[in-house]
Amino acid sequence: MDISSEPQTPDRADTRLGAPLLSVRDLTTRLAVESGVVQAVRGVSWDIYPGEILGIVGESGSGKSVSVSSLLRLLPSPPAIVSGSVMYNGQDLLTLPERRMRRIRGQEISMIFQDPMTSFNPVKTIGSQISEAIRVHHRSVSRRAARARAIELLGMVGVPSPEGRYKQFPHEYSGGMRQRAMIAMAMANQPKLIIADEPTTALDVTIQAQVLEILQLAQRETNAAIVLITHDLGLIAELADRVLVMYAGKVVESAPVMELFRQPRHPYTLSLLGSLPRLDVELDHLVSIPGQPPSLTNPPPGCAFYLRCKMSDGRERCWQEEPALLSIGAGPRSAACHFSDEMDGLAQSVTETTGVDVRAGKE
Ligand SMILES: Nc1ncnc2c1ncn2[C@@H]1O[C@H](COP(=O)(O)OP(=O)(O)OP(=O)(O)O)[C@@H](O)[C@H]1O
Repeated sequence: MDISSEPQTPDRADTRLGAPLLSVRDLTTRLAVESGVVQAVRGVSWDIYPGEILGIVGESGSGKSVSVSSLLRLLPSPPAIVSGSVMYNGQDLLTLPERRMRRIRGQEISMIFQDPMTSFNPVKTIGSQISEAIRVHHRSVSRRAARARAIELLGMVGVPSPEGRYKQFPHEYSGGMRQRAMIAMAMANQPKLIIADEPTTALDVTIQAQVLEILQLAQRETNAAIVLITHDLGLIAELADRVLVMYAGKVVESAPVMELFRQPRHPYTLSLLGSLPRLDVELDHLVSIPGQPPSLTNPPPGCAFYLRCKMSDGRERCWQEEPALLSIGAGPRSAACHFSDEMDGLAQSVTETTGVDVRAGKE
């Protein structure tokens, strides 16, 4: 069986939230490399609703960045081969002519990357790049009005003396200030969706908190939905409404944030929660999950987490049969584990061994 082509069940629609803003179905991305074909994203399905913050979490290499780059068609083809559908406003972004796609990127869907140094053009001033981003999508806006709006946006995200800073180049900004300017640019056209890929990873801890506040402000100002990609479960707990956990190119669990922290339903999520640093103990590193994710050039036939899973322990079904992402209970929750109903006791033991109360989610 070609496991990569097996469709996964999307989340059950949360009817309180109305129609989804964006619907990703069976998104699959293969990347041709010298050693073979990397199945970076293996049939992922999810929805995001207007104004919602959806966290996507998972270890390095789990397919978080490739999936959002695929849906925005930012990957060169070849080597990337993308299939599935990404419905937005009644149209499939994967088949839209490039000209129309360019209009959507930056105007309706904007991105914030980990390192804004690579997103800003180093030879143009920050201000002129924000003004340009406005004028590209709104030709009727005069240069003067775009400049005034750019200065207003820089002020809004907490760049001091925005008029003077408008004229500065990216290298004249500190990392935190550049990230603020990136958020200002992402807000410029009142997008419906902002995709933030590890927006604070490159920053030191105190600056991270400030940038997060700015991201929340951007969300309030624009009422945009946000896809927040991160390794950091603490960040997810603070900001997200709902979470997708990715492992080896697939979604293995999806849940409202409180429920995920209170009662994880996939052993991988539980391990991630167990590797949260304890707040009361000084740790100079994150405790990592023992073992490695499987090779994505040749993924295993059964559960991709099998070899690292404390629950699988010789169970044949785990290495023979790949678990589908299935709905759990009545709410908008799903998990891809044959034994997810055995998770209750394990969550308790993580609390006991790590001191991290995985049941104490955001209220
Ligand atoms: N340009 C590329 N060529 C070949 N393989 C790639 C390329 N980009 C990503 N990959 C592979 O695709 C898989 C998914 O990578 P991706 O960057 O999406 O992971 P991620 O979860 O975003 O990780 P990180 O948190 O480190 O950014 C990984 O196995 C990665 O090695």
